[in-house]
Amino acid sequence: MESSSSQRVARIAAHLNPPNFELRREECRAKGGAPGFKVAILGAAGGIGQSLALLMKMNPLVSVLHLYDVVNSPGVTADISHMDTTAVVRGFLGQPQLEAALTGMDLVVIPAGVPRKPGMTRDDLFNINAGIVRTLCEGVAKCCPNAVVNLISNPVNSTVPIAAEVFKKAGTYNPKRLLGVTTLDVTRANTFVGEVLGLDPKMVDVPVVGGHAGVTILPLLSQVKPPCSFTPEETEYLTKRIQDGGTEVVQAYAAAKFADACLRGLKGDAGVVECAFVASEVTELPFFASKVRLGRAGAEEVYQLGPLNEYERIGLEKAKKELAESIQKGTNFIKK
Ligand SMILES: NC(=O)c1ccc[n+]([C@@H]2O[C@H](COP(=O)([O-])OP(=O)(O)OC[C@H]3O[C@@H](n4cnc5c(N)ncnc54)[C@H](O)[C@@H]3O)[C@@H](O)[C@H]2O)c1
Ligand SMILES: O=C(O)C[C@H](O)C(=O)O
Repeated sequence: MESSSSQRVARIAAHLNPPNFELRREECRAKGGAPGFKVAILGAAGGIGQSLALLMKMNPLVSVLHLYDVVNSPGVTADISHMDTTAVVRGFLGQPQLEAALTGMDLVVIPAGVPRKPGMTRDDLFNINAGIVRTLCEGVAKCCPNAVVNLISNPVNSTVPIAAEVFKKAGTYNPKRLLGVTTLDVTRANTFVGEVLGLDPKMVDVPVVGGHAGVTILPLLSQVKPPCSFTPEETEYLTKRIQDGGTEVVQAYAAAKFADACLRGLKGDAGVVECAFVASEVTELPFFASKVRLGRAGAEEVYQLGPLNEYERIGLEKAKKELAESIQKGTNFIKK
């Protein structure tokens, strides 16, 4: 029995006090309560970072969410932390707090860096974003070398090779745990193909292979599920629209979808398959986007492309030419 209303208020206040709340959560975890995964977002105060933080806070597989940025992360952290879902949110501001942000993380999602302005290609971002990705990946190598890394910062075709070289230098490189995020190409492809076919995009599965820029984005329309066929005009329209989708709109939903797939893989769920830009032997290039099976080790299996039609074979040659240069540019940035 409560002896007075003030005691009752004090008891409720103690429960709502954030440090106590966190303590109870840690105790719960120690007692074997649902542990979840620890996820860091680097660049969490940006356009992608903020929406991604919101979506990850809603993900029941996440128990701890670290939000790091060089600006504004305290405000974003306060905002996200008031959501009534279970993940504990902590904010980190600026380089001196990078190591604390990364220590103990299972998954590190990186949307840090500058975005395109109208008229720019993703490669135009290289000069600024290459250095940002290098610094952040040096932190990952030092503080959470076993984490799965989802690299979103553009140009993905070069930032993934940069990250690989940083990890090689540090002696921590595990190709299964470094994935460039190309999910947005797939969600766009499913949506646009769904429109043409008059189907719910959720029912549509379009493999998109190659890379994440212009002609390196290669939708395999001959392999769409459910099986269907397109006229040459439809093929041309859909391919171009999927390749140019980034000039129409940029969104975090796809990044959250991919991060969720990685967490389901880490948890041990079977049959988690997504397209991603990974170390690959599917072509002669060292990195290539194709369907991968995500598991406890990260990208556990990289699938072959399957049969391509003539249009796709020509597209593949164009994609490989540009991709080879972008990969080399990223590799040289660290090796030189
Ligand atoms: N792969 C994809 O599908 C995909 C999708 C969308 C955006 N992107 C890319 O993601 C990046 C971010 O896009 P945005 O629209 O969120 O840009 P934005 O400018 O809104 O946000 C970028 C954030 O990164 C932060 N940042 C800059 N330097 C940093 C550093 N050294 N450490 C940590 N944080 C740092 C900025 O402070 C900012 O908050 C761009 O490069 C963009 O091209 C990729
Ligand atoms: O296109 C961009 O610049 C951002 C992102 O890569 C996208 O595909 O939307």
